[in-house]
Amino acid sequence: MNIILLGYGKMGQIIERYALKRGHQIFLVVDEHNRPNLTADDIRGADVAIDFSVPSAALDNMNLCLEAGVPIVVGTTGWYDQLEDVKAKCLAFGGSILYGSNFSIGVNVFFHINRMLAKALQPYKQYDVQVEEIHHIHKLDAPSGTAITIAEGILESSDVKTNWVNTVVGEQDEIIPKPQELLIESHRIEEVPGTHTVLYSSEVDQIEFKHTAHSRDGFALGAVVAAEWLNGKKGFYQVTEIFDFNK
Ligand SMILES: NC(=O)C1=CN([C@@H]2O[C@H](COP(=O)(O)OP(=O)(O)OC[C@H]3O[C@@H](n4cnc5c(N)ncnc54)[C@H](OP(=O)(O)O)[C@@H]3O)[C@@H](O)[C@H]2O)C=CC1
Ligand SMILES: O=C(O)C1=N[C@H](C(=O)O)C[C@H](O)C1
Repeated sequence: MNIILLGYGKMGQIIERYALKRGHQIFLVVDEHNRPNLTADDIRGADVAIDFSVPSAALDNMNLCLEAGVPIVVGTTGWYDQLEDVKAKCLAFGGSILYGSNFSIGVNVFFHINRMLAKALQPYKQYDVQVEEIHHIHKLDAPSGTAITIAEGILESSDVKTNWVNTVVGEQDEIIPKPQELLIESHRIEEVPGTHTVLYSSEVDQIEFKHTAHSRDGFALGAVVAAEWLNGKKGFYQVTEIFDFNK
């Protein structure tokens, strides 16, 4: 496939490596510098775009790809409050968008088990639940997209928690969540690639369910596999749809 890389930072560069390894070509690399002059004509003819840019650019990048008829895989997080609008636009245009807060196999298995765990513990009100995420200090959004997906998986089967709230430790006053609020605690530490933990605590014990990324390679390979999966499809998809264990 001919691939456009929208964003050529930490992720874009690793994605390039995996794309070439899997026999694809890089059609165009876009970063903050050449993005302002980019038009739909410049990207027509590519098979797919892969966006790992910045939250403020993701929407414009998706719009450009819809206009040009280029399918797009979106790994960028921090725009999910616009999800329904983007979905409607994608379907109206007859375009192809696949998005995901996390493309690694490990985290997608984690999402699956997280929902099962939440269901299993639902009758046992003595457990309170909390989500923690740790990322590098350069991260622009909080909470992480992955933590939001985890929180949504818990909220699906909880009849106690109604919504999530977020606190970034060290950056703001500590939040004491109300009983119906699911706390997502964010930590920004050095160069941590991404660690997510779900904690269920009762008076007598604690269950910890944790995923630690050792590098960004799992995210990058997953994004290329997602682009291969999207090839030839029309519609609005989530990365979860790629995995058989979700069927
Ligand atoms: N879904 C997943 O599995 C994962 C998602 N992510 C998400 O991916 C995103 C990128 O992460 P990361 O690579 O670490 O970030 P970086 O900051 O390392 O890279 C961001 C890149 O985007 C470029 N950029 C800025 N503005 C634009 C624009 N308007 N159009 C295109 N590119 C632009 C920057 O250009 P310049 O260098 O010129 O400023 C830079 O190359 C984040 O939102 C992160 O949360 C990260 C890992 C995994
Ligand atoms: O910004 C990052 O680095 C990451 N972002 C994604 C997120 O917001 O969940 C995925 C991964 O945890 C790394």
